[in-house]
Amino acid sequence: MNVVTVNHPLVKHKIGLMRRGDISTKNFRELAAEVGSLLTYEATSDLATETVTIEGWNGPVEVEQIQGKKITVVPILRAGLGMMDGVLEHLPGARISVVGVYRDEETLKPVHYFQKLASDLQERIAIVVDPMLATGGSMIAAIDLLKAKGCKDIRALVLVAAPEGIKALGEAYPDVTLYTAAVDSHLNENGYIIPGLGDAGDKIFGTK
Ligand SMILES: O=P(O)(O)OC[C@H]1O[C@H](OP(=O)(O)OP(=O)(O)O)[C@H](O)[C@@H]1O
Ligand SMILES: O=c1cc[nH]c(=O)[nH]1
Ligand SMILES: [Mg+2]
Repeated sequence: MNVVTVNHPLVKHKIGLMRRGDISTKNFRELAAEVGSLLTYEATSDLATETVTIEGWNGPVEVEQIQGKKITVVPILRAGLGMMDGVLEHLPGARISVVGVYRDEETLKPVHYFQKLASDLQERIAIVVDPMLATGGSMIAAIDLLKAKGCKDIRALVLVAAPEGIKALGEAYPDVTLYTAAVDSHLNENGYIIPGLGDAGDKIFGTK
């Protein structure tokens, strides 16, 4: 699997801010969207463009536009919603495919509870967003659904990835590209990423 760690100074700085133990809900939420925006910039850097002629201020002019534009953004509920505003800044017309998956606290296995997917997934690029790739189970469960609908170009965007999750996702779906702001050390005995961000869903939604 292709793993792109986005090492831009803005990304590193913002992830550093997110690691503060005393961060407020407001700041965590804002930063999740901002890093989501920066990851999207990177994850769309290979989109094909085509040259078209438009009517400019001084007559016809050749400009480039993105070819096709068939994209679906796939937030994994809940925490993936926290990155959505940033992702949609760059892809305002993208279709949204919502997938609900939570991780069982005891078994750490993903539990799928909701899906509402865009049409024509076999023709769309899917950008799956979730702040945390821990064991990888939730991301794999979401991609299982997209693959079952024939989706061929899948990009996963996460804020923090654990080596364990990268390995699992790469074994399940070697053709997926993972964009992450950080690759952390390991998972603890409760399946939390160390040093990580803590429980991203709770921090974004202000729950505990
Ligand atoms: O890689 P995994 O081991 O599957 O863990 C990562 C998942 O855990 C978190 O969701 P959580 O289950 O806390 O649900 P929430 O977003 O509703 O809080 C996170 O947002 C990922 O979806
Ligand atoms: O570290 C982790 C692991 C799973 N889910 C989270 O929100 N954080
Ligand atoms: Mg959570």
